[in-house]
Amino acid sequence: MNAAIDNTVLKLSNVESAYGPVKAIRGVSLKVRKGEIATVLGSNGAGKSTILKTISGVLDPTKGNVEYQDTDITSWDPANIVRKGISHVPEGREVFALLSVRDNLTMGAFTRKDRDGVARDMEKVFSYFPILKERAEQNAGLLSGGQQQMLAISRALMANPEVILLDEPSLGLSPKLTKEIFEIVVRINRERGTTILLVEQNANMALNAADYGYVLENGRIVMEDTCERLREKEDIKEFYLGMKDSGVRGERRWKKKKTWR
Ligand SMILES: Nc1ncnc2c1ncn2[C@@H]1O[C@H](COP(=O)(O)OP(=O)(O)OP(=O)(O)O)[C@@H](O)[C@H]1O
Repeated sequence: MNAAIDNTVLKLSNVESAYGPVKAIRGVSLKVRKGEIATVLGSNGAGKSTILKTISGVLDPTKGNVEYQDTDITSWDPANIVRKGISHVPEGREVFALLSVRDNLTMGAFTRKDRDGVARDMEKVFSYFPILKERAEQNAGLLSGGQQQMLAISRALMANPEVILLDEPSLGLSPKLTKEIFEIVVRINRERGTTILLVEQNANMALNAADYGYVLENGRIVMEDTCERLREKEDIKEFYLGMKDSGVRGERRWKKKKTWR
C-alpha cells in the first residue's frame, strides 16, 4: 500500500544487518504508522537492538532499505537521522555521568537552534519527570538506574523528535518503576503525538502500551498483529506472558508467519 495512504512513517524493507560474520537480523520488513506505539518483542539475542541501531544509523545494513516519511535514510549519518526527526534511546540508559542532568538535556538538543523551543521542551521534560528537575544540577552519575532511564528518554525528547526508538526501557528496573516509565511513555505518545518504536523483553508491559507488535526470533519476524490480538495468541501467552517457561532460544516452533496489514 502507498505509505501516504496507510500513514506509514517508518518502513523497513527486507533489512539484513550483521556484525562482521554474525548476521543479526535477516529479511526484516516492518512498518510503523504515524502516532502509534509499535513494539518488537523477542528474547535475548533475537536482534531487537540491531533493528533500532540500523534505523538510527549506528549500524549500516548489509541489505534492504530503511525509509522515513518516503525518504530513503538507509546508511545515513546518525546525526542527520536525529535532524530528520528520529531519536534513539539505546539499551542501558546511556547518560553522560560526569555532566549535570541539565547539561545532559541540553546535549540532547544539539541539532536545534531554537533556544526558546529548547527551554520550553526542558520544562516539559521536567513535567514528565519532576525528579529530574529536583536533581537538575547534580551529576547524572549520581542518579539511580531508574532516574538515568528517565534522563535517557528525556534527552531523546530534547531533540523534539517525531519518532523515538526506545530500547528495552524496563531493563534492570523494578516492576513499579517499569510501570511508571511505561505510563510516561504512553503519555508522551498521547500528548505529543510522538511515534514510538519500542523493543522489549517485557512482553506484558510492551503489549499493554503498544498498538501494533512484531515478534522477532533469531533475527527474523515470525509474527505480527495488533497488540490486542497478539495478547490472545497461544504462542505469546506461553513464551512471552509467563504462562509457560520460555525454553531455550531457537527451540520454539512458531506457526507460519501471518500478516494482517
Ligand atoms: N557488537 C557486536 N558484535 C558481534 N555480535 C553482536 C554485537 N552486538 C550484537 N551482536 C549479536 O547480534 C545478535 C543480535 O543482538 P541484539 O543485541 O540485536 O539482540 P537483542 O534482541 O537486542 O538482545 P538483548 O535483549 O539481549 O539486548 C546476537 O547474536 C548478538 O550476540
